[in-house]
Amino acid sequence: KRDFLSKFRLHPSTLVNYFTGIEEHYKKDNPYHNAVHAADVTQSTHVLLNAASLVNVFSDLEILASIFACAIHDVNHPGVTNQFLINTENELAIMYNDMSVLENHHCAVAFKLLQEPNCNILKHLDDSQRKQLRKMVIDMVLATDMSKHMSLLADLKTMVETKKVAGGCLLKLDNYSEKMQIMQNMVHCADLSNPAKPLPLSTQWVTRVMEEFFNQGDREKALGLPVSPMCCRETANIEKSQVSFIDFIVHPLWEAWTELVHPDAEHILSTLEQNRDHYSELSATREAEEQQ
Ligand SMILES: COc1ccc(/C(C)=N/OCCC(=O)N2CCOCC2)cc1OC1CCCC1
Ligand SMILES: [Mg+2]
Ligand SMILES: [Zn+2]
Repeated sequence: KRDFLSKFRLHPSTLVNYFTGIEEHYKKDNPYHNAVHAADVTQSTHVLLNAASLVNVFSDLEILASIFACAIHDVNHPGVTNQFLINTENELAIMYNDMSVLENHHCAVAFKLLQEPNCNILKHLDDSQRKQLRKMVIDMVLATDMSKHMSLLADLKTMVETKKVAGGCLLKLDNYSEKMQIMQNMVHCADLSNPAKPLPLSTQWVTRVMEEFFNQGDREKALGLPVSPMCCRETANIEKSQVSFIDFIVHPLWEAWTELVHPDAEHILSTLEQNRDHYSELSATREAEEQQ
C-alpha cells in the first residue's frame, strides 16, 4: 500500500527470503514473544502511522525503518527477561555487558540475516539511506527496552509541553532527535498496545504473557533463584497486575501519544480505559470470592 517495493526497489523474492528467515528466528514455542507478537506490533504501527495528524511528518525512509524495526524488534527472543539473562550470566548478557541485552540481540540477529544469500532487501538503497535506516532501526529497537520507558515518556511529555508553550504545531519536528523520539514512542506504544486492543484480543495476550512469565518463574524456582515479580504461578494476581500495568505504564504512555496525535487516537485511549475497568471489576469480584 505504501508503494515501497518500487520506491526502494525491494525485490519480492528477496523480501520473502528475508522475512521468512526473520519469522523462522522467532521462537515458535514462546507463548508471547513469537512471530505473531512481531506481526501484531508491525500492523499496529502501520495503523498508528496512518493517523491524519502524522501525514507528511515522516519521510518514506523513516516509515520503512519504523515498519522494519517492528517486524524484527523481538527476533530470536528467548522467552525470558533481561534480568533473568543477567542473573543467570547467560552468554547474551556477557556479550552485551548486561545493557539492553535482548534488544541488542534482536538488532544484531536482524542485521546479520541481511547478509545471508538472497536476503539483502536493502541492496538497492544508496549507502547514505542504508546507514540512516540502520541507525534509526537500532535507535527504535533499543528504545523497546522497558527500563527506558520512564525516560522515553518523560522526554516525550517535555517535548509536547515545550511545543504547546511555544504555540507551534506539536508535530513540527526540527531535528533527528525530536523525530526519533516520536518514532521510538510510536513503536513502544505498539509494543505496549495489548491492553488497548478489543477485549477478546487483549485477554489472549494477557494469557500468553503470563504463561511466558510463569515459565520463567518455574525456571527460577528450579535454579534456586528468587522468583521475579508476577512470575509465580501460585501467587500472581493476574487481573490486579494488569490494572497496575495499565495505570502506571500503559495509560500514561497512550495519554501522551493521544495528546500528540489529537484527535486521532481517542478511540484507542477509551478502549484502554474500558479494558482497565473490566480487569478492575474482575479483580474485585475475585477478591470478594476469595474472602468467602
Ligand atoms: C499483555 O500484558 C502485557 C504485555 C506486555 C508487557 C510488557 C512489560 N511489555 O514490555 C515490552 C516487552 C518487555 O520488555 N517485556 C515483556 C514483559 O515483561 C517485561 C519485559 C506486560 C504485560 O503485562 C504485564 C502486567 C502483568 C504481567 C506483565
Ligand atoms: Mg522486546
Ligand atoms: Zn515486543
